[in-house]
Amino acid sequence: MGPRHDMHGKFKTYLRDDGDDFMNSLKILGPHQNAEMYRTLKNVFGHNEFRLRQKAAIVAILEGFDAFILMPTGAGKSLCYQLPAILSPGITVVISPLISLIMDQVTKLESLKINARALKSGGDYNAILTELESSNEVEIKLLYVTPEMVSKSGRFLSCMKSLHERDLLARIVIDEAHCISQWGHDFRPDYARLNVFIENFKNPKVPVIACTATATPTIVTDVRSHLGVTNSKLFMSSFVRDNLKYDVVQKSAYSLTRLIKALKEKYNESSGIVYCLSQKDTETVADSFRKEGFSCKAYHAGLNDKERSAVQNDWMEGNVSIICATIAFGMGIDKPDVRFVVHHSLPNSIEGYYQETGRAGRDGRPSYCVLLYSYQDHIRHRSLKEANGKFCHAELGKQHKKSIYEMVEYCENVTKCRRKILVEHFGEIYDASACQSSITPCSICENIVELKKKYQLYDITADARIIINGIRAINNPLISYVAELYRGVLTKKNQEKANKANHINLPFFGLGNSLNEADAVRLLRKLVIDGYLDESIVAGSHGNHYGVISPSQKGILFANQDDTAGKALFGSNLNVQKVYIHFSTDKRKSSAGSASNVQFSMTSATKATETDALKDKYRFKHKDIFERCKTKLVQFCTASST
Ligand SMILES: Nc1ncnc2c1ncn2[C@@H]1O[C@H](COP(=O)(O)OP(=O)(O)OP(=O)(O)O)[C@@H](O)[C@H]1O
Repeated sequence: MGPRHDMHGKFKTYLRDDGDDFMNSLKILGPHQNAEMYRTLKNVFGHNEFRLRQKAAIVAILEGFDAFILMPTGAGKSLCYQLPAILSPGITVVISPLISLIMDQVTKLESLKINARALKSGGDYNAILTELESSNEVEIKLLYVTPEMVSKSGRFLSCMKSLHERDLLARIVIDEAHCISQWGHDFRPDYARLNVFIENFKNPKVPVIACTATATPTIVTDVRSHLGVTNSKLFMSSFVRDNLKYDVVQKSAYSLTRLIKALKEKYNESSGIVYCLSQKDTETVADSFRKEGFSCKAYHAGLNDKERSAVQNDWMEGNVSIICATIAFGMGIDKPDVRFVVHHSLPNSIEGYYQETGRAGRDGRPSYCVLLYSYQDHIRHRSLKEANGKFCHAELGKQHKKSIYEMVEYCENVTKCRRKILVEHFGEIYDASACQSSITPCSICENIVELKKKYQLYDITADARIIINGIRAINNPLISYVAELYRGVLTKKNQEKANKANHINLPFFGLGNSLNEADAVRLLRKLVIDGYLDESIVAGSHGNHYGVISPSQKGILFANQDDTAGKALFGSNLNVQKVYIHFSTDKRKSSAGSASNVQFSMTSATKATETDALKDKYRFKHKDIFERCKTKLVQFCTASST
């Protein structure tokens, strides 16, 4: 296949990738340094060629620029700062989040005969700092340190200042730089203090290199501005992980057992990671895997350091094939042959999910990423965070909620390529046909022909309005109760309640009588995800939590918009946002009891095309661009007709 000429693979964000400016290494570095760069790649690191964007990043770093390296897990970010560290005079300080991660890196570098050290309390801490302070011939090329050490150790800071004064501090690298941003999924307070540390090295300026595998454009901007490197050169490589198959399975009483049996059949002794929400879950899920004959251990914060590293080592060395862990596990894990990553519970953001699934298939071989989904899991997440009032300001709380609902939307989706959703979250444009024709299509693309037959898109705006207005008359209802009212099909208990409260006379009662339960529930969840309904978390009497819905400000405005004038003029009003949803076209029991094709006897839902929905989405999401295009088109049409 020849090169593509469309937008596939490009980044649609306001961020600019600077890679192309630094690809001509011979011209920029000159023949001597260019040859030295390639020699080091081969002779020291043992690689024959650079991976995409590695060379450009290295050239920019060698040229003394600040750099931001945004590449997916396993893409080879470390080389981007390690190779320049070897070729530059002085020492490169690398701030990395975990001692275990640091030790892995140092061991690897030592095996390549590179002089790298880890600065940790005890051990040779004093000896290393004394050596750096006293000698003008610094032999250590890379010094790894945790952010806690940076913010707490006065001795470390004075040593760094001394190196700086003697022109021996080559660069400061911040690994996992997304931890700086409060908007990210992995914010760490010690990371947020790194800007104070960096302030010390502004005159002359020491270049700063930020590396991460998971940052949305907002987070990149936030990290750059926090570190004072807004003009750092940006190097992004594709977020597409071709060899990973993404799947979502509805969680039910038997889904875990079924999944374990399927994994056993397909992967048997292969390595896998199972992410769980709580320590207790890691233990019970590990038990379930063991019952099916897998060797499996739990990993969580309840184990002491020694126990945790023993579990990790057993898994790394293949003595144990599966590790059931909380999300605390995995940062910096470089195990190439992880064949599957299971999420036993909903991750709390797309970034987190992308990073965790990214630990599968680092060797490039096909690997499986499956998420056991239950809508209720997002209530667990929200109740854990919100009940403790963990957010220092309201905006962060909102961001957390938004991230969870993005994840819920990913799982509720029934027709859109999963890989496309993940990749486009990071601003990269992706054509789903690439997933459909790949050897590991996602579970949507794999079944796209059947799904296109199974689901039809509807414009459900009119019903949505009636529902939203109707809910105002109900005190804190559950989604399931409103869905029953909408279908006009009530359980015995709810029938009594609805009769008593006169909910059977609400205008939306029975409007959705031709829908099945799943579609009606999905519609209400969509109204929550899209922000027309608010869902509040309420504590039940047995320590459980559940969500109750009410119209949001946005919902009330939407429900009461008057579009009659627009309709009379144009057939539809361009300024009124619409609600679209896919309903299944399966034959089902109608409320009258006979099987029938989906027929909207009462609702005013109308069939829509994907183009309608897309046009509408962009009309509201990028209003300015849409208006400009419309004006240009009208001008063009007017000009060509005169
Ligand atoms: N140019 C290259 N050619 C071949 N292998 C490479 C190249 N660059 C890096 N690698 C290998 O790729 C693997 C992943 O590299 P690295 O650990 O730097 O990834 P990373 O982007 O830092 O991932 P993470 O986000 O998980 O930390 C390593 O085993 C490394 O040796």
